[in-house]
Amino acid sequence: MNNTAQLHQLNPNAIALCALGRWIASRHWVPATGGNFSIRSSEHSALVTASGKDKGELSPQDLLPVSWQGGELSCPGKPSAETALHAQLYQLDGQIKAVLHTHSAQATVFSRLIAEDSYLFNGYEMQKAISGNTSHDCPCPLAVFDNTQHIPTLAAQVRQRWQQQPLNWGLLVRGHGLYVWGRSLDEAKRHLEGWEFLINCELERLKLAR
Ligand SMILES: CSCCC(=O)C(=O)COP(=O)(O)O
Ligand SMILES: [Zn+2]
Repeated sequence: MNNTAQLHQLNPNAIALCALGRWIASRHWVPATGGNFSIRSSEHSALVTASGKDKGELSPQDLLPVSWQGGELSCPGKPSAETALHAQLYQLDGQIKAVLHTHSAQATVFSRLIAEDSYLFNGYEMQKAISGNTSHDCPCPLAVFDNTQHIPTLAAQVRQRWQQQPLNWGLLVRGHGLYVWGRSLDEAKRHLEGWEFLINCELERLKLAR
């Protein structure tokens, strides 16, 4: 192992993200190599999961350094196919420290039931798990975007929507999955668990209300 790889092995952020990947996989939210994660390393760079890896079996070498200075993405290896969306989120808010993308069955199914470009959760105490949402009584919006195989297009749509109103710590890609972010890895994890819980509840409610 060379010096850079050794340093990487000891990076506490990389170790923490790999451990979080195991926890996320234990919830069945990243089946069949789906999903990707990143953690910011500087204003213009992040460690991003390598493409095609089982996100429940990551080791620190599977986190690749990606930088986006000058608008161009650069990375020595093959980072996630969805890296451009991670980089876009980091550029939209300098406070974002971590981005998590999952493919849970419930988020994927729920996203296909929503024709609108946003869904308003209301009445759930768990809305308070999403930062800035202080009551079950205030609508808690989750943005929904159409899926595309061209991630720079999706990233541009997210940027456009964000410029009208910053998104609420998460977004759904229709038929694809959930993205969440946070100002720390712990906050991103809380947002992930919170949004997955809210989606699960609403999916059950919609089923029972039919
Ligand atoms: C089998 S998952 C299809 C690709 C995808 O949506 C995903 O999240 C994983 O892609 P990556 O390149 O990050 O492994
Ligand atoms: Zn995906």
